[in-house]
This record gives sequence, C-alpha cells and structure tokens, in this order.
Amino acid sequence: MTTLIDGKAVAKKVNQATQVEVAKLVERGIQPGIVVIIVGADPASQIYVRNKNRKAEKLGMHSIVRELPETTTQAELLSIIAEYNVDPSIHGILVQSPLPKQINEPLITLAIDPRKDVDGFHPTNIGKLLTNFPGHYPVANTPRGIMTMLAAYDIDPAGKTAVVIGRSTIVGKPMAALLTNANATVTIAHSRTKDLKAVARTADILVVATGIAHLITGADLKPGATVIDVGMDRDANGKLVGDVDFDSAQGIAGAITPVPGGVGPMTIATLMQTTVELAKWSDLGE
Ligand SMILES: NC(=O)C1=CN([C@@H]2O[C@H](COP(=O)(O)OP(=O)(O)OC[C@H]3O[C@@H](n4cnc5c(N)ncnc54)[C@H](OP(=O)(O)O)[C@@H]3O)[C@@H](O)[C@H]2O)C=CC1
Ligand SMILES: Nc1nc(=O)c2c([nH]1)NC[C@@H]1CN(c3ccc(C(=O)N[C@@H](CCC(=O)O)C(=O)O)cc3)C=[N+]21
Repeated sequence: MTTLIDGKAVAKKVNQATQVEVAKLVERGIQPGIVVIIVGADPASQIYVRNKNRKAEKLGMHSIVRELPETTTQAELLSIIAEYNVDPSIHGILVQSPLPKQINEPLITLAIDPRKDVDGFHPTNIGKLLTNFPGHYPVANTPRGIMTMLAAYDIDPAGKTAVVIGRSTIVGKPMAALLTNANATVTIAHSRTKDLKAVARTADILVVATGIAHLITGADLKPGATVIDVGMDRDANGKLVGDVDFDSAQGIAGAITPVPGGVGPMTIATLMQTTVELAKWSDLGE
C-alpha cells in the first residue's frame, strides 16, 4: 500500500497556524507584509503570483504585487528593491523567477536585505543553512515545506539514504542541506549523473526536482521509498504532471506526493509562514 502525502491538507494546517500568528502580531500593531516583484508577463509566473497574493490577503497580511515591464533594467530593479529594503510595512521581498535576460539574477538576490529575504536565496542565508547556524534565518520555502510534510507523516530522515535529483538554488541544493542537517545520508544527482536510475533506486527518500515530466517511474524506486515530486510539468495534452510517473509508483513507493496537491500548496503555505516569522524577528531586532 502506498500512502498519499496530502500536501493540501498539511498546507491547510500550516495556514491556520499562520493566521493565528498574523492576528497576534496585528494586535501588537504589526501587520506582516510581503511584496512580490514580477518582471515580464510569463503566464505561469502570473498564476503563482496571483495565488500568493490571494493567500496572503486571506491570512490577514499586507500583500503587494509589483508588476514591472519585460524591458525593466538591472538599475531600475535594484532601485525598487532598495525602496522595499527600507519600507517598514514590508517584511518579505520576493523577486519571482525566471527574470528576463538583461537582469543579473545573483546580483538581484544579493541586493535584498537578508532579513527580508523571504525566499532564503541570499548567500548570507544559504551560508547559514549550510553551516546549520544557530538562531533564526529564512530557508527556501519549497524544501522547507517538504521537511514540514515529512514531519507531518512521521518520516524522520535520520539515518536514511536520501537522493535529491536537481541542484538548483531554489530547490535541490537547499533540500540536500536540510536533509543533511536532519541526519540523512544525501546524494545530489543532476543531468550529468551516470546511471541516474540506479542512483534513484538507492533512495529511502527520493526528491525529484528536474522539470522533466515522468523522468522517474516505479521501476526506478526502492520498494517502500518516500517519493517527493517537486516537478510542475505539462504532458503532451497540456495537463499538469510531475517529474514522477505517479501511476507506476503505486504499490512500489511507501509514500508519494501528488501533482497537483503535493509540494505546490506547501510552498505557498511555507512562504506565508516565513513572511510572518520575518515580521516577528524584525520586531525582536533579530
Ligand atoms: N512545486 C513547487 O513549489 C515548485 C516547483 N518547481 C518545479 O520543480 C522543477 C525543478 O525546478 P528548478 O529546480 O527551479 O529547475 P532548474 O531547471 O533550475 O533545475 C533543474 C535541475 O534538474 C537537473 N536535470 C535536468 N534534466 C535532468 C535529467 N534528465 N536527469 C537528471 N537531472 C536533470 C538539472 O541538472 P543540471 O544542473 O546538470 O542542469 C538541474 O540541476 C520544475 O518543474 C519547476 O517548475 C520549482 C520550484 C517550486
Ligand atoms: N522567487 C521565486 N520563488 C519561488 O518560490 C518560485 C519562483 N520564484 N518561481 C517559480 C517557482 C514555482 N513555484 C510554485 C509555487 C506554487 C505552486 C503551486 O501552488 N502549485 C499547485 C498547482 C498550481 C496549478 O494548478 O498550476 C499544486 O502543485 O497543487 C507551484 C509552483 C514557486 N516558485
């Protein structure tokens, strides 16, 4: 029997807790605020940004969507970030990726105040994650949400073999760091990995974040493995599917996340959670 990991249900619990935290802060005169900056008109990005804005407002937060034209320059984007860095009503700044070619994404990340870096992409925060630094700092929301989901299903990474397929700054690398900090034995695989499927079969916990529809099938799994599907892909019919072939994993995986309804809702819920934490920490001067 394969357990379905219901990301939507776990996200709902996280959101309920966030709503309570927002109300407490508002009572003290602090309304957690997030700005999502989107450059250009990528339709997929626009959907995510709209979802984030709707959720933030529903939870009682202050939410701004700043839409900028495709032709925005590096200097213009930097000056907008500088504006929000000193805006006391904003606790979280998110610059939606991908960005147009004329924008140097790493330099944009570097310009965000690390205390407002709600994505957890600033090198200061990534450094803290890698060193398992004590105290508070933001961590990338997709991998953090995955850790919350694992905990909700009592899946403890300690001592387990984990394989992360994908090495992006947004998912793969922070995922591997979180699993390492949680005492798993971690392998990072990518497009240059030899015999990817044999590597995948070693995993007690397999996280797949490649953007390749149905890259992994049931035959590539260790029986009983926990499978986390981060992919948001389109199949030949334009249907939203994951990087894992969900149907062939049934009866082989011990537990699996669906697409949609798995990692996606957890990403948004964790983003809201992080925004509220940033508001709280800024009030404490941390
Ligand atoms: N649900 C959610 O909340 C989120 C979903 N996503 C989705 O997750 C997926 C990955 O996103 P992201 O990390 O940003 O993507 P990137 O394109 O930045 O990274 C993809 C990674 O997958 C690796 N890869 C690509 N093809 C293969 C292959 N054939 N075999 C093995 N590895 C491969 C790449 O290797 P190399 O480094 O060698 O190029 C790279 O490391 C996408 O579908 C995206 O839409 C992303 C963020 C959040
Ligand atoms: N700076 C930055 N931070 C991000 O966190 C970021 C980003 N840029 N760029 C794009 C990716 C992608 N991403 C998703 C968020 C929610 C869902 C989500 O809610 N998915 C729903 C389905 C949505 C649908 O139906 O299309 C689900 O899986 O159930 C998916 C993907 C965040 N990203």
